[in-house]
Amino acid sequence: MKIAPSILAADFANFGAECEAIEAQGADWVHVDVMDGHFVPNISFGPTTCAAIRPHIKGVMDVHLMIAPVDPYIDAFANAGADVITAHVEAGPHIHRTLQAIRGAGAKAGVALNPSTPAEAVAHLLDLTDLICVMTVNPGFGGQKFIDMSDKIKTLRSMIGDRPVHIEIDGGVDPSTAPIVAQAGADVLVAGSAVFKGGSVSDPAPYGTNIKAIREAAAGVYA
Ligand SMILES: O=C(CO)[C@@H](O)[C@H](O)COP(=O)(O)O
Ligand SMILES: [Fe+2]
Repeated sequence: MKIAPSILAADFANFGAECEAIEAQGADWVHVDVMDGHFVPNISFGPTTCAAIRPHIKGVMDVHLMIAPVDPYIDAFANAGADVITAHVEAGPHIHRTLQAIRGAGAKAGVALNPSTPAEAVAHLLDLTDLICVMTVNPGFGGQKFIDMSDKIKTLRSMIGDRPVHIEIDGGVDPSTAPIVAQAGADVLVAGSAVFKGGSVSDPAPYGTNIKAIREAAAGVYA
């Protein structure tokens, strides 16, 4: 199970140090939420910020684009060093083209599904995608309540078959919800508030404790 802390819950004045701290505390990937105030009702940051934090991330930079349109910005995020670029299926009429363009730019291609979007929306995209992000909140904000998407996750896992496609869960993941999505077939867990709570750059140990708690809960180990 990969744990991908979302820096939306980090100290925005200290992104570089926050990325280094979560990796040192056991994060597998760093999840970067890009919001445009149009596709979602919130604005976070863009490719310039991604490029600035890239040297502070040793592992995978997982960029979740909550923007519309997506296509004009793919090269900018790839050039900023994104390893995974995820676009929402709801963000435009040509997600097939978008996924081709992401791979064409040299990144892994992810496709995200809002809670109201059925698994079948990606049925014709399975060979074009490296990751399916199942939103367990309506995108736009951290710290929201988990919406159970277990049936969708199970359907996707069966649709994927033996293809090398990750199922990532995003929104409201904590030690109480991680077992639900792990059981259903997820293999990447994004967590913002549940990772960053109680810690800081000057006191990063709680990040490690929080990551471990999510990982152990997902593995069915209850302390
Ligand atoms: O993409 C999003 C929200 O739109 C997420 O990545 C959140 O940032 C996760 O935050 P928590 O729900 O874990 O606090
Ligand atoms: Fe996200």
